[in-house]
Amino acid sequence: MKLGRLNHVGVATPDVDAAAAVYAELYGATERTETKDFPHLGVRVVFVTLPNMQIELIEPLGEASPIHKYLEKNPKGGQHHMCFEVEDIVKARDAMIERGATVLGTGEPYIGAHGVPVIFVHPKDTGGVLVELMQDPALYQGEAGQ
Ligand SMILES: CC[C@H](C(=O)O)C(=O)SCCNC(=O)CCNC(=O)[C@H](O)C(C)(C)COP(=O)(O)OP(=O)(O)OC[C@H]1O[C@@H](n2cnc3c(N)ncnc32)[C@H](O)[C@@H]1OP(=O)(O)O
Ligand SMILES: [Co+2]
Repeated sequence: MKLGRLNHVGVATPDVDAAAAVYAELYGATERTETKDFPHLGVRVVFVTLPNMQIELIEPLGEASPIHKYLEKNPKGGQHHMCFEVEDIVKARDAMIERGATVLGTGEPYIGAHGVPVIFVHPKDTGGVLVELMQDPALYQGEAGQ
């Protein structure tokens, strides 16, 4: 398993629409998605689309959200994770475990905001960076994950 394309950088924020306005007004990054809630993941998301990747702005939905805990420590928000595409998410998960990394949650890939399966690798394994691995959408057959 090796990393593919950088898909997005996750940025935690208390308000996704206010954060999207900053990227538009300060940096001219005006192309964005509608605000969308993912209650089962505990997040509200806006994607700001750039030529080579996206910025995933993430706001907590509820106190059980991983973003809620992050904002308790970093109230103004901050860079939260990097997400890389992989050719096969199940093989990538197995490789992470084989290589001694901690795959978060149940370890089973689940459907993320792009409609393809994802896993997360604990930040302690990557020098303090939370890493999301995402099934390459172009190669997704629809049978992995939940
Ligand atoms: C809509 C889905 C979307 C997508 O792209 O499809 C998303 O990306 S949603 C993103 C939100 N979801 C997740 O983050 C899921 C995975 N995250 C987790 O399981 C937890 O947040 C976890 C395990 C990273 C942290 O949870 P924990 O309860 O252990 O929190 P602590 O505050 O106790 O942290 C322990 C330890 O880790 C450091 N930490 C926490 N978050 C991060 C981070 N984002 N980046 C780097 N480091 C992080 C924290 O500072 C603690 O360090 P320590 O040295 O032990 O004090
Ligand atoms: Co993400």
